[in-house]
Amino acid sequence: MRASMLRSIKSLTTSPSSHILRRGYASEAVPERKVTVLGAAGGIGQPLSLLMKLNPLVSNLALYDIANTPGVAADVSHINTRSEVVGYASDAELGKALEGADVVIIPAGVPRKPGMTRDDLFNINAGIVKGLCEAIAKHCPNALVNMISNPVNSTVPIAAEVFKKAGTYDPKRLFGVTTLDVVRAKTFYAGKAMVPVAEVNVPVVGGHAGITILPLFSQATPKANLSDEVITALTKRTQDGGTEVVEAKAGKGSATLSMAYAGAIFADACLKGLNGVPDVIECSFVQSTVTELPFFASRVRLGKNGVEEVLGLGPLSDFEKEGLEKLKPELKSSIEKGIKFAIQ
Ligand SMILES: NC(=O)C1=CN([C@@H]2O[C@H](COP(=O)(O)OP(=O)(O)OC[C@H]3O[C@@H](n4cnc5c(N)ncnc54)[C@H](O)[C@@H]3O)[C@@H](O)[C@H]2O)C=CC1
Ligand SMILES: O=C([O-])CC(=O)C(=O)O
Repeated sequence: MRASMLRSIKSLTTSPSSHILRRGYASEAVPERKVTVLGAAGGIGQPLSLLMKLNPLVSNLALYDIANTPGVAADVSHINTRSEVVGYASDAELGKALEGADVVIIPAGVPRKPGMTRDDLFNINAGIVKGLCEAIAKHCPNALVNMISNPVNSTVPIAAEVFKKAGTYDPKRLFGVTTLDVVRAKTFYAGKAMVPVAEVNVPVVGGHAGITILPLFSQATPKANLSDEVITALTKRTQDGGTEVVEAKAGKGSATLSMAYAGAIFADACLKGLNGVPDVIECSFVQSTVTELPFFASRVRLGKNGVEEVLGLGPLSDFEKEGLEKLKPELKSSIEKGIKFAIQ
């Protein structure tokens, strides 16, 4: 969580007059914002719900899952921060969970086990995401949708097709969450460049699976003089970051805690954009004309309507240019697979 967010949280929760601050904060400075988490009782959903409960920009937090929601909602609801928490536990309650949502975060679906690719999750997760997006189109068609469920390279195109079919598609409001790739690239770069990690910025473009994840270390700041070998190794580690965690968890799932952190950063950026904070920029997998592919992750400026501007790639090194051409066939086929599934 960023320092400013932590400072706000600290002032809300530890000041002796925190109730006064909270009232003033809610009514004067910050608009009401409802955030809904779909899959809230899962490995990502639980810590993500916690982090959203700590976010002072949230006034209503709706936690939906098909299993174990009441316990998670009761637990999170006792935290003395601004938002009201309500849990929704069954299909019949999904509409209420979504009604009035400004941001919907979707970490619903199965995670990988060792030996699987993200695409191996398609058969189960495509159907889950389709159903949830149909409900979003019906109950909160204007919400910003943060898609975490894998394979993101296909689930985002699925969501787009579902929204098109319902007549609610607005490309400015649909985001594949690739923030974890950026979080990893920053961490790994800081370790090699020997610079303070909090100061590091690295754009990560392309998609969210294997070689489709393309960190642009040539644009990393603070600048460092890293050898080609180190850049190659950093790129590979970023691309394989998810697999590194899947293998370490040895059958007990994939990244949950670092993903919850990344999801909270991205949702916070969406809320800031909605609230009119200027110059909010994050990488995300969105509808795009940056390349010939219909969806592509790059830096995106967030605003009151979601995507305000999809930023270009900037100057690439020869290594990155090569990586960009290599990733296109795989990313294209994952996008097409999603579209085909949704329109059948
Ligand atoms: N975009 C990214 O960078 C990342 C994406 N992921 C993906 O996030 C997804 C979730 O991962 P975990 O939380 O570890 O899995 P998990 O299995 O721990 O939790 C998933 C939750 O979704 C719920 N769920 C299933 N069907 C549902 C439905 N129709 N409606 C509402 N909830 C439903 C389950 O009950 C469960 O609580 C996976 O697809 C995983 O691959 C994971 C890490 C990073
Ligand atoms: O690797 C996985 O299956 C989960 C994921 O997307 C990540 O950790 O980046």
